[in-house]
Amino acid sequence: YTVTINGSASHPIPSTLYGWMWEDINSGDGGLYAELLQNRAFQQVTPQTPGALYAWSAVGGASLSVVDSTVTPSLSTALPNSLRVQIPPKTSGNIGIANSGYFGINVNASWTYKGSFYYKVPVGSTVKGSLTASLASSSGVKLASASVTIRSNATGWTQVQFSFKPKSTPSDTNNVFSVTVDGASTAGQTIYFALFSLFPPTYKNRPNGMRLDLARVLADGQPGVFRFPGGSNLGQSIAGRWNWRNAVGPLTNRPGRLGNWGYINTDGLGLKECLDFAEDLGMTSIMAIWDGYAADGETVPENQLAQYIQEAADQINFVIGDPAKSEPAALRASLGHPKPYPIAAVEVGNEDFFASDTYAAYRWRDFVGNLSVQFPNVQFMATTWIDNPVLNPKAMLYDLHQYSTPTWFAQNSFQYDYYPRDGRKYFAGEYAAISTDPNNLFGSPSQGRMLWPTIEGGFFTSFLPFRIESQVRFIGSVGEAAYMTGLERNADIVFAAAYAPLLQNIANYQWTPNLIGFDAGTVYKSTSYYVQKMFSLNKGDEYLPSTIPSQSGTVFWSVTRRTATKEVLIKIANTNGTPASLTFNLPYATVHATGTATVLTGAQTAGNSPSAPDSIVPTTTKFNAGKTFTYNAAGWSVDVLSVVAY
Ligand SMILES: [NH3+][C@H]1C[C@H](O)[C@@H](O)[C@@H]1CO
Repeated sequence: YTVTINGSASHPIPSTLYGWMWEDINSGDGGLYAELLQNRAFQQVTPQTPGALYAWSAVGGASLSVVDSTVTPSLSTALPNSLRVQIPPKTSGNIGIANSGYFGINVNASWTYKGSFYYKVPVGSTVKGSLTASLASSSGVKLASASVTIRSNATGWTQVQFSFKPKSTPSDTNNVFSVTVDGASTAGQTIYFALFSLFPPTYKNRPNGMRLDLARVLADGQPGVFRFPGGSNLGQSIAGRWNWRNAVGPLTNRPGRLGNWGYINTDGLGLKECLDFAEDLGMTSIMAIWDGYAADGETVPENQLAQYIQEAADQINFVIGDPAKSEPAALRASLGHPKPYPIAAVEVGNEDFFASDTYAAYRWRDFVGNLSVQFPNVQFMATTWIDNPVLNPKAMLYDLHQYSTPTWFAQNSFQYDYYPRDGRKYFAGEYAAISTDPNNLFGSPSQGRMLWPTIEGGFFTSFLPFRIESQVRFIGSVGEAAYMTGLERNADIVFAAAYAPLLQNIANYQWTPNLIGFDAGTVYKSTSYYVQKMFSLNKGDEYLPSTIPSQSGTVFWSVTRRTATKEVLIKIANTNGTPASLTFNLPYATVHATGTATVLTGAQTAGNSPSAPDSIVPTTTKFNAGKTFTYNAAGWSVDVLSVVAY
């Protein structure tokens, strides 16, 4: 291959080109959100049922029941449920409750944990002794504890706050948190509890913040854009929609809701937590508003839409409004952020091509028609197919989702080359090589669905109870890289892009493949994560036209420039097993003799998985550069070359 590079840039590379999309799809509660206790406030459960106690168990024979305000006054309107603990008569030893966390609790002796819970006792209680919060290993080794004296006159909700540092770091995450009392001094008594919480240190020490290791992996990708809070998780039903008012302020104001992915969202990772995280990572936000259509098919009729348009206006005002003029903006200021947050676009719904008739007939029109008057500087993004239907007001931004086969990505890196240059811009808001069966992309693993991204192929059978050797597959980390060279070539109209979904709790997940896996104690970076990181760290700030790759070929490249460092950045995706020799002609008088290559490559069925998390990681090597140089790209490889030239 001979690639001649043009020295004058055709278009800028927007800082927002690469970034993360996040929705709670096995990824917020128990994942990026650092709260360690699952079902911490018994949100959205049915009182007096065993299911209401998920993640909790009795210690020492206590009898437990989740109760609501019909039994005892609630902690708050948003949190109507509490936990009734009845201590058996004539008992002794530790009695109380234990929480198993989100499939484990990561206990680290170098961390100080901060916890809290509420308790109260019935009038006339004669409880004595201490309330002890502790962490213990599954074998019962006590790792940390903190005690307070229980007060028999605490007949109203009383918050206990504590912190502790574990004495040691256990070898695994099978640990439990418990709150116990001394059986002898509380025998036959009843104690109520509500809203437990236990946090490890968080990213940038933000209260109610993000899990350190996951946040750092996301920060390492130097993302420029952050899409939240969905994705499908915007709402399974009208009543269960994502509602910003229920996701800001004190946890006692957050009722939680049944998310789209089959579990209850605490909404502890809420609107301000997302905006603060975006700010911490230098990301501009693409924020979704719920647009009157729920995944269960419920659609708000036009004559009832006003309250939801107002809700969206308030949500936008929370983000960018003037505290002196808007109550939601004043609320933002009161929560510690008087300045507006940066926002790239407000996305109207998610994948609304499922209900594009009402989207076009009135939902897009009424939401954007009203909101664009209130917020003339906000760009609204459509989530239907381009011009199908035609939208009024005209949509200038579209969020396009691409789930397909690895070969599709390699063969469609020219997708945006053919889009009209008419002022409209595109967000490749979700994309991933997801299956090898183009006719059944969302099927099961036995039908071709990928469990884990890999360089080229192979399910991560470590997830499966059986080996499926025959399922050697061509997956797309390299295909995705080929596609991304097209995003850079077309960054004059593609202003942002994100792989999806972002995070996967490997102990309990609803979708595969995902970019980054995790369990209670470890983060697993896929080969697709490394591709995202290699491209994002080397996106440069302007695109240099060069010899166009063959659209039907197997080797793809893009050339950008980082003007501040005078680096030419060449990205190569070799989407088959045959090594490729590329000769580059640079248009600069001075070109350093040596360049740096970051290479991700692996054998046909290699990849990363929890059992082999670092099988394939990027390696950095030097290569001989110069005005003209030849570089050999290994088979199945993504190569990012950097050379200073001017
Ligand atoms: N169904 C996919 C498309 C939707 O927008 C996301 O919630 C899902 C996974 O990323």
